[in-house]
Amino acid sequence: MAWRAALRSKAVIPALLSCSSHGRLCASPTFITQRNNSTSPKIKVDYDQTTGVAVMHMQSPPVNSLSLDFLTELCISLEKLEMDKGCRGLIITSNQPKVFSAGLDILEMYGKSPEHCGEFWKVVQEMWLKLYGSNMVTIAAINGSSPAGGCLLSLTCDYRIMADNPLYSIGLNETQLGIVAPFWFKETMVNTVGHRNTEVALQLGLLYKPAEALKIGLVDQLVPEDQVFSVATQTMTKWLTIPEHARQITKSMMRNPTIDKLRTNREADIQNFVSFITKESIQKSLRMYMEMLKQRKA
Ligand SMILES: CCCCC/C=C\CCCC/C=C/C(=O)SCCNC(=O)CCNC(=O)[C@H](O)C(C)(C)COP(=O)(O)OP(=O)(O)OC[C@H]1O[C@@H](n2cnc3c(N)ncnc32)[C@H](O)[C@@H]1OP(=O)(O)O
Repeated sequence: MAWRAALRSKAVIPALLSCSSHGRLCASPTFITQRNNSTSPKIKVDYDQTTGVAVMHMQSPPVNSLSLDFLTELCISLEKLEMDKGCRGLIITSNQPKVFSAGLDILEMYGKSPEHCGEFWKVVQEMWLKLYGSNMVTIAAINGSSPAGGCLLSLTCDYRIMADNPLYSIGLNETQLGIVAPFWFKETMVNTVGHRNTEVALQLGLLYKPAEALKIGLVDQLVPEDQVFSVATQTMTKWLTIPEHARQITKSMMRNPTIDKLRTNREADIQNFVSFITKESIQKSLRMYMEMLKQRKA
């Protein structure tokens, strides 16, 4: 398809892909294997025109990590759906077993140039701006673990349904990697679970089991694993009965103060991210975290 070719050539959404120079170079990776950049789609969108509901299946093995290519594809799909006035609802789910999304792709932040980090952060911002500000009803059908950026992705949605499986966890665990959730991650969480829950969760980098996540309101509903998608579909039908305009204005009223704060500070936020993430000490923390992930597997 034409848009996929454009995606590969990075000719689409130029605003996403341009970035100013930031001066410093990150340390080179010494041990991490770069995965092949697959050209197969990382997201499959099924859009049912009769119901006006689209389903976005994340299908980027092994763990749906949010890489630059993944996020660019996500943004393009979102833009297309948002522009289609017949599309009123979006369900986001995973086609990968046991994982909704492992969050931001650490390999996009480790051993990369400041220019690359800036380009990456811009598309992370874009994904958040598009989803948190979407006119569609958005539902996260969380059928696996969802740490950090994966949790953020689900927090941008209007409603979260999670598989009731104690093997799964969800939360903003950034501090455990030695990094800091930026203000708009933090505010999205505050807007969902309140100030005190967010403060504890973020300082400790807590990952919650589904039952705990439900208790603090990080997810809205737990259901047996095999019912996550059907319950999401039923919930969507209910949400779509509310008069569209009234619901959309209400959503904007709730979310715009946070959205506007990022919109007006995008470049500063990118500079902030780049100077933080390229620090030697932060690069070291990321390396140790990746090593820990590999050791845990061995
Ligand atoms: C002061 C102002 C500050 C301003 C801003 C500054 C800072 C920046 C903030 C950045 C915000 C960052 C957000 C993030 O999202 S960071 C990513 C955090 N993610 C995680 O911690 C999740 C790590 N992964 C896991 O816990 C597990 O992989 C799992 C998702 C629970 C799945 O477990 P399992 O099924 O057992 O899979 P494996 O652990 O074996 O993983 C398979 C392979 O995938 C690799 N992997 C996993 N996660 C990631 C990731 N996020 N990015 C890249 N790669 C990942 C893993 O290493 C395995 O690779 P291998 O097969 O090559 O060994």
